[in-house]
Amino acid sequence: MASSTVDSSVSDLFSSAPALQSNLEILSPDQIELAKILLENGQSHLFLHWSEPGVCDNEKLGFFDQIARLNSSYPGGLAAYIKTAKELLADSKLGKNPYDGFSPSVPSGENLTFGDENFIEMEKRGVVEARKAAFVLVAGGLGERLGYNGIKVALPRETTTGTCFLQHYIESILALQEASHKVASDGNQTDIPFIIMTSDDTHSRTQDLLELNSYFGMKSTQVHLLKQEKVACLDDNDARLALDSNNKYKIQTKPHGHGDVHSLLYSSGLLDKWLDAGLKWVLFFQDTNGLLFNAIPASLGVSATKQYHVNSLAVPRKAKEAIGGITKLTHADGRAMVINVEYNQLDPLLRASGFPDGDVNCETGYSPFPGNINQLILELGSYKEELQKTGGAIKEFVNPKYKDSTKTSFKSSTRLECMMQDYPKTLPPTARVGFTVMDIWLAYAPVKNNPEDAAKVPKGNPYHSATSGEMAIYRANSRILQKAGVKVEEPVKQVLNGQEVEVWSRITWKPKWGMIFSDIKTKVSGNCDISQKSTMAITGRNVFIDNLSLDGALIVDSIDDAEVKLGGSIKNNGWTMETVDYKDTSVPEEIRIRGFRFNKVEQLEKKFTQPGKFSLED
Ligand SMILES: O=c1ccn([C@@H]2O[C@H](COP(=O)(O)OP(=O)(O)O[C@H]3OC[C@@H](O)[C@H](O)[C@H]3O)[C@@H](O)[C@H]2O)c(=O)[nH]1
Ligand SMILES: [Mg+2]
Repeated sequence: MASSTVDSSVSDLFSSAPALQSNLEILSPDQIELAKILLENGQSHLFLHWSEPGVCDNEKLGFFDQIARLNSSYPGGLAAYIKTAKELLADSKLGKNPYDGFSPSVPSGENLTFGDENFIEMEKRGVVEARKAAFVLVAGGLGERLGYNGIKVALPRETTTGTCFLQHYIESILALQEASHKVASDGNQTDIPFIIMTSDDTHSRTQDLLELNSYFGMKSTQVHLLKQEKVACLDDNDARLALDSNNKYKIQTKPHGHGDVHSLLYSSGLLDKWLDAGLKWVLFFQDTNGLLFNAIPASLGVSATKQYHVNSLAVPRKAKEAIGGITKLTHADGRAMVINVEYNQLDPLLRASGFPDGDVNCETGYSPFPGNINQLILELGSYKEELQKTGGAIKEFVNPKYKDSTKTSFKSSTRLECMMQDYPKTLPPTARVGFTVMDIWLAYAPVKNNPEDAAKVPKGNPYHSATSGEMAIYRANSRILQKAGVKVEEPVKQVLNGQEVEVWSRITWKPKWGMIFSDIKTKVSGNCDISQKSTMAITGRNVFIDNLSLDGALIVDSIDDAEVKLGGSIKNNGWTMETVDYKDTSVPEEIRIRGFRFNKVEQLEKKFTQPGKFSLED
């Protein structure tokens, strides 16, 4: 009896899609189950164009392969995806404010000032904690705003040494690992795990970059790639899945956002392994912030001292800058949370809740809301506990572009998205959620905008371009050395690719030379000065700047067992900067997007390959 009821309802179901019904014989039982899920969730249109059995059968099987992937890679499967999509699309059509009932206010957090006593303390504490950390880089994004043809982590962080972002990140993690073991009391040598979330757009190129470069010195077993899947696109408010216009046996897909990192980590089983190994912190970061590791040790120190479950790193934010605002949201019913409000939502939220001017600067010249740089430090135990409840699912949103004010059809298909910084939204009120604000010059210089768009950024707002990203490295290093007592000459202003930037001395060093300020200070002594037109690249570890006067280019490499003193007066014609136009396709893309290249006229280049004590005269 029971089975015949099921059978008749199943055949009712399939009779709503006759073209599918006539093809059932070519499908496996699993595929028929998937077909049922689709039909039960209003997707019969997917089969309208199906041909009779025997025609395009491989394409039909391919269709179900894709459906199986879409179903298994989403928490709760396609049924859950479609259900949530219908709800969010209905809310969006009604113009429902996702922050309804909440009023925004400016939260208070930790403020760190580079180089003061507290900062130095926090950095030291952070180094101690680092051996209990795992790092997670989200690098599945295409970087559409930048428009670069390669993967973003392969771009040079700066072109003095040409070190790419990924190499710099790995060398920073290794330097932290080493520094942390040095201060560890138990003598345990653990490797800091490094996870990279990729997508179909970035996976193989990320893997190739690592393999071609022997993982930039990291053990290959220390690195894990987790690939995120795209999600199905939606054609209308009924959440009908969108077919590819070139292939009616294929669903259109788009990225689901960096929020996928949580469900991927959860299902990878890594969290349990890390807990067993005694780890305590998970640090998330994005693909192109060349200054990030200046901020890591101190903010990890803050997390440990304040026992934060969640610590978001922030910098002062300019109104309308494309970075989210950290906001305190208090609900009429008394609930409150401190959370990122994404840059496209902050202005409407403020206008709707008693701030008629919306997203504007206050008397400080900055938005009163700190800017989220999307570097999150999560405490592993509470993180794991939370993910056990949610499966790693993150609150999603939908952002359809409607054809007209009736909001009945879309200009192009849309999809659900999620962001990693929305993780705290499901946390209980007892969770310790905080944030740490640092100077922009020290902590944040992403490369997100192409030259043309960067040149159009409102005056005074950061460009977030390849040009500003590289200039920020020189500025930060120059300022750090200034703080350590070196007279680094003030910068000159220059317009590159239509953007006015400060050009400081081109100073770079490897992370192992100096990870935290107290280390850097031990590397600098006497009266030192560096002129604005100078270049200094230090790739060795035990290199000491002592009574050095530099006006030109100085490049120093050394093995760890060589102790090298950089002193005396060094003057040469140095490396000059030549402007390059971003439209000049005779120049490689990674250079022309910066608007300049170096002409290596003259330099003092020294390599120390033997153990011992040396100076520049050796
Ligand atoms: O599907 C995706 C999308 C993006 N990403 C990664 O997520 C990171 C951030 O992506 P984007 O650069 O597009 O992010 P956005 O610039 O739009 O905003 C992000 O950074 C700035 C913060 O202030 C914002 O709050 C944050 O959402 C990148 O590392 C990107 O590779 C994924 O890994 N998968
Ligand atoms: Mg984006």
